[in-house]
Amino acid sequence: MIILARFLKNYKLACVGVGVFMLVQVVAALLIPTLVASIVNDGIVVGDMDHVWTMGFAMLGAAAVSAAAALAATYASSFIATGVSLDLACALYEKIHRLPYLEVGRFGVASLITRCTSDVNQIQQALLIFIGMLLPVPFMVVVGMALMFSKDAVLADGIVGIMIAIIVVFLVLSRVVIPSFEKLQRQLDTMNRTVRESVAGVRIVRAFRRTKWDGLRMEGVAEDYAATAIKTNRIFAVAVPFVMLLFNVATFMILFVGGNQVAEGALEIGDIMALVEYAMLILGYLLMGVAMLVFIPQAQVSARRISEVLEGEGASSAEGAEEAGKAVGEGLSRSSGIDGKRPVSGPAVEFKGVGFSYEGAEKPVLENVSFTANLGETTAIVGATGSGKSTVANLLMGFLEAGQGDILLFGKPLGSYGSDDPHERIGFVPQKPFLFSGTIADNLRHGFARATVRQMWSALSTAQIADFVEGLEKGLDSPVSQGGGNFSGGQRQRLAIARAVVRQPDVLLLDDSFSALDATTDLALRRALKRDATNSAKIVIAQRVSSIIDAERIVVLDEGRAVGVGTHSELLETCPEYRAIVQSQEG
Ligand SMILES: Nc1ncnc2c1ncn2[C@@H]1O[C@H](COP(=O)(O)OP(=O)(O)OP(=O)(O)O)[C@@H](O)[C@H]1O
Repeated sequence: MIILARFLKNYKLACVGVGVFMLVQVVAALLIPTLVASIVNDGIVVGDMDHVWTMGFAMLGAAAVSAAAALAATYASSFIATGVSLDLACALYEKIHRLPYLEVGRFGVASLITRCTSDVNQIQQALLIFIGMLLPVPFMVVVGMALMFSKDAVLADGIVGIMIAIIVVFLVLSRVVIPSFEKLQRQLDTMNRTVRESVAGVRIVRAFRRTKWDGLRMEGVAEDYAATAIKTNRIFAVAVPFVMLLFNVATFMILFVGGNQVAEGALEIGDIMALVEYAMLILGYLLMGVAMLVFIPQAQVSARRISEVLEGEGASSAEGAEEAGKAVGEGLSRSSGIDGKRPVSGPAVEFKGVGFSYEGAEKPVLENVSFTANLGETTAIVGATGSGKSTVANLLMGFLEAGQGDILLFGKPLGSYGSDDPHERIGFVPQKPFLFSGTIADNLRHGFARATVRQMWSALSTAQIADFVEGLEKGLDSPVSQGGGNFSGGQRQRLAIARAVVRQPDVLLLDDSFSALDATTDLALRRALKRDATNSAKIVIAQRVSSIIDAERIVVLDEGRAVGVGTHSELLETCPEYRAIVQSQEG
């Protein structure tokens, strides 16, 4: 909940406004029964119609003031609740973009989505409840009880007793309900993950005729959620009538005890009416308040889940926003480089004795890996599946942090770049080429925000996909569906390559990006990259030797170790592991 205080700081004035409006609303609402008592006691009973009229108009005024104050308080509370939840959602969104690669895996995508949506929504609802229904309770109880005590101390004591009973009921209730709410939120995560998997893996499910299994799995998850929700609601089903009974006991007590006092002449008839109204207002507000109190722990759970992300590892949200804005707005360094000068030759990337282990893994994924990728050259990384090739790419991209050794980008350790984002100099094509929904042009602009149409066509041409895009009815404005699902694997790979090429990066990092291409396209693409990305250092991770045969330098990875570095012909002579790979692909 501390996290909320941080975000509420921006709404100080609105918070003060809400407090003032609430107080006015409560005082005006409590004035009405006082005026009613006066109408009855000093008007109707003694036949003074002038007093009845005067007090009647005063009642109207009090009702109008109470309504206006309630309206203003609701407006201000909605402003605060929606504002804070928007700020929270933005901060979460920015932070998720800065989260270390492994942290994203630790939270899980489904859980991060629930935290950005359902949890933020819980906070919004809780703020509305807190401001609208809990905040007026102390005002109402203090002012209302003062008025009650001024009329009849015995009856006021009785109402205090009923108030205590209501609070005790809800305190007991919350002990049972809070764990249920925590469970519900966890089950929502599971449901989210299951739906995601079901939808994403729909083709696999159909292909393996597992529709029934998938349906049963979904049903199981939904049933678990429903069972917890029903159990929670059952508790409320018992508690609410019990509290209503206490409510009616209060009315009975005032009418019975108050009636006797009227008969004895100790109380006036109008005072009974006022006392009943006060009691109903006080208990009504209290009931509403404590009933809503049980929803606050649910928000506490959500606040904790949000804090885990916001206060976890990674750059702060503000820093993140700044970085993200800079990268998108400025369209990346392109030909200027971080220092304003663009080198044309020499080492771009250096791995010096780099080692890395995934958390909990028995042995390191990379051990003492050293190689250099020069500008204007192609450096290839080959190796069997699982040999650590993508880990090299993830380390260079800063998604993972090396355990041992140094990774230098243009002579500077990656870690020392600070706010000079090293990503600005690298054009990355991931192993799974992810495209965003929008248009082809939108996706290319993810690579370089200010890319001109000519630059986009040029990048598409380098990536060997210009002819295909030209053939589409809307060309660059052709739609791309979520994840690029309306394109083939090879088309997605080439569009992802074009997105990286369009920024004319100093380092072009291609992680197994030719795997879905036929041999002719593979060759044409390699030639085009050599021609169009002349000055870049091209780092090509590949399984197929044919894709890297003409690289200036080939690094052979075997179980995380660089067992050979050289050209194709050199490695054929000196590196048995490389020879084995080549032979396996020839055969
Ligand atoms: N997030 C992770 N957590 C734990 N271990 C991982 C993780 N990612 C990869 N690994 C392990 O690290 C090793 C190297 O993985 P990596 O993806 O770098 O291999 P690769 O050479 O790129 O494989 P491929 O050619 O199949 O893509 C594998 O044994 C893999 O199981």
